[in-house]
Amino acid sequence: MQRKIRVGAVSYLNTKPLVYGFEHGMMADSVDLNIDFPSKIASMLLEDKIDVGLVPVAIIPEMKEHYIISNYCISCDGAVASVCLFSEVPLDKIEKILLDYQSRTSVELLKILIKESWKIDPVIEETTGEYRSQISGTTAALVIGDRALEQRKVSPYIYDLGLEWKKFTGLPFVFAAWVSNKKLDTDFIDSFNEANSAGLHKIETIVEENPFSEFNLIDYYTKYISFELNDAKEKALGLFLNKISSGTLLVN
Ligand SMILES: C=C(O[C@@H]1C=C(C(=O)O)C=C[C@H]1O)C(=O)O
Repeated sequence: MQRKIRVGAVSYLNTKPLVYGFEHGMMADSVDLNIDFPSKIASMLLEDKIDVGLVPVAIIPEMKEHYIISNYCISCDGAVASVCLFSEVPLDKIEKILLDYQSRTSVELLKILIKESWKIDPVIEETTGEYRSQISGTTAALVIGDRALEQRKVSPYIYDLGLEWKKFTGLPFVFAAWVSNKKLDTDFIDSFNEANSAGLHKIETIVEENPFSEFNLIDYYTKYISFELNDAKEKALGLFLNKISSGTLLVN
């Protein structure tokens, strides 16, 4: 028997529609599903601990070999709600920004916006564990995922990175895509896409199965997060990858 394909997916609520099929028995004989936060899934794909992952697109330039295997992704066209810079002061008063250790893509997106759009010059600091309690005074922080939906209730200034990118480029934005580090069989890919789409017709069930009081999940899945990888999103992805791999950030 062929071994199972090792699949990694993000543990946040935004991924639930895409993994619904797998979590409800689809491809159980051919897929071994691992769930973790995005930067962890990214390392797993880079270290070949998984064969395919819903990974932060920012790691694509680091991969020796990569294939975007699916028409589904985690993206937005305008505000995304769950990727934001949170602050107690407005942008021009921010002196330090803490990055989110769980993110790879949004960290790079934030750096682009800081340099090319907002033109501010804060100190940037990495984090490794809980850091949201340090958002105070002129110290702001990038927070992604479910924790960002919670933080919306706490911080007075919220800069939504999906919206800021749209204002800057006029384009949608792709945060994560299904990427494999080796060629996978087309039959597998077809079934994989089918399993991905299963949950997209089950949004109300998914919301019922995942009670969350901090944000309206129907709105989140239908007005903020978008799941289809279309031409405009591919164009946006190309522009983003070009910006992070061409060194423009260093030159400007
Ligand atoms: C929209 C989001 O996109 C996520 C952001 C990622 C990143 O910044 O590396 C990776 C995966 C996505 O799930 C979110 O989690 O809120």
